[in-house]
Amino acid sequence: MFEKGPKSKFTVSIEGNIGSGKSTLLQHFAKFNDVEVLQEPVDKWRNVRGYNLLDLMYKDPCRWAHTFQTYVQMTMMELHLKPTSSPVKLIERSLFSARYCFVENLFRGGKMTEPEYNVYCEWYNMITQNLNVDVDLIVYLRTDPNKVHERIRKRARSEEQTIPMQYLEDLHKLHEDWLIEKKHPLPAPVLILDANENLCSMYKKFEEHTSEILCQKLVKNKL
Ligand SMILES: Cc1cc2cn([C@H]3C[C@H](O)[C@@H](CO)O3)c(=O)nc2[nH]1
Repeated sequence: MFEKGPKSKFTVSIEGNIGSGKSTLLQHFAKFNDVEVLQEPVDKWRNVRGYNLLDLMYKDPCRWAHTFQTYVQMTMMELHLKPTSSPVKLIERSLFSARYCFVENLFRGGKMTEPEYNVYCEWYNMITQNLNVDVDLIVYLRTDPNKVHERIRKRARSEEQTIPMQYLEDLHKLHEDWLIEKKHPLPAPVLILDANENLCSMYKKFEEHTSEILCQKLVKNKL
């Protein structure tokens, strides 16, 4: 159907539960000049021609989850496909965590009907089979649900204040099923970081792993 475009640059997706420290990790990498950092387009999700889809989804998930996730899928596709002059591209989450963590959670939780889930999955299959949305490394910020619950309180993003603990536990389990148990297709090798620690010790860990993450690029380019 489509010609898959040229091979993408070394692409890393940062995965983890809500409040797992992804934005902190991405800010750390933003200071390197040969890395392009693409954060989750949350501001787009909060204003789609005047509608805050994120808020609608949390307020009435049965009515809005499919609408929201369909738009998320389009905006994540844009991140994957965005050309870059940098040798390394870091994206916050991915089409893959959208499908195997968030949408799976909403469907299993009865917030998305089966026809909605099927239509979403048809789109997902068409996009991933026909377009060059590959990633080369997944960095999993592994956290304990209690820890992220506490951070979400502190961060105080308005739409998230009503997220129940059960939702975070379910999302955690789906990240573990995908990235640790490998129950769903894994598009790349996974680097697991324990992200329960406080920020300054996490920075040190990021420093250690930065060379590992960036030198993966060399490995890939040599191949
Ligand atoms: C790919 C993807 C990201 C993503 C984020 N979210 C929510 C979780 C957070 O409250 C907020 C920002 O990550 O959006 C979601 O419901 N579905 C998603 N799918």
